[in-house]
Amino acid sequence: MAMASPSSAGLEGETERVSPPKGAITHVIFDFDGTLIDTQPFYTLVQERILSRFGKPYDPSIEAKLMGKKPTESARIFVEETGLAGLLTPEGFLEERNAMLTELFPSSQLLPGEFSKLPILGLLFLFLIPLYLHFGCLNGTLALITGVKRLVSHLHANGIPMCVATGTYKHNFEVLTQNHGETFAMMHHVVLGDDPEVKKRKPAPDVFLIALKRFEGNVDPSEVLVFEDAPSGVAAAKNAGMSAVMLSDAGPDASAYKQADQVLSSLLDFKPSHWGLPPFKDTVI
Ligand SMILES: O=P(O)(O)OC[C@H](O)CO
Ligand SMILES: [Mg+2]
Repeated sequence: MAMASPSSAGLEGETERVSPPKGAITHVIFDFDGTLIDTQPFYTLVQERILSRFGKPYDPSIEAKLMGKKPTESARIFVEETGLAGLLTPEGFLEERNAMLTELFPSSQLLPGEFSKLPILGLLFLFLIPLYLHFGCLNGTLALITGVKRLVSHLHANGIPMCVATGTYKHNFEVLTQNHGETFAMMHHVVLGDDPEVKKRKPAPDVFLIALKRFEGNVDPSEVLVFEDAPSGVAAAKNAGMSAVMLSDAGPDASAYKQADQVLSSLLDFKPSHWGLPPFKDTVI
């Protein structure tokens, strides 16, 4: 598929337009970390703290080297690359990092900053609500909640089965979602990184194919739309024969853009009707 560069976006925040697929999308699979919830700020904070304890500087370029790796492998790379070798073992680093993350994870927020608009909402209300009431110029209700919460609620209300397919392990998933029970209760199921059936991590298709199998009935991969933030996740979805929307504002490598069917800077730019899904009935302000 021909790719448009981010700078030639047709719509704001969208790097490529798609035509609705021939076979309608009937099921949706969400990646978790970086798509529904973002743990990267927590990892950055914790790793900065550990390094500063040893008087070492934090270089953000380390994060790309850790992406998609198993915890034990990423700990080994981190200790070696940051000069902690001899001061802290990979196991010691993991233990310290996990303890700090467990403290921070319950404060996770759904993406993309579901309440990011709140500071300006008051001002907008002053102008928009009287207009709305007077002219009835907006079709339907106003969406105060955006992003993940809006999309998941919308698909659930329209009977589109959804699930989560993630490399995140059970313990972390439970801590990260403990304050988002309502949203995750709308998922038909969740396939976790330490699920015994998942033999190979993304970019292998395993986690998506197992997620597919756990939906009711016989669902064809071509009927599934996957939301992913990582190049390896997009590759996994394509390897599973599914369509993939990549959520990325960080400009990852070009190969990831080539594989994704659509690249959006966030879920705020997602239009269900592009994929033959029921359109939103509310209007985001
Ligand atoms: O992006 P996810 O949901 O597959 O999660 C990846 C994990 O955070 C990394 O192990
Ligand atoms: Mg992810």
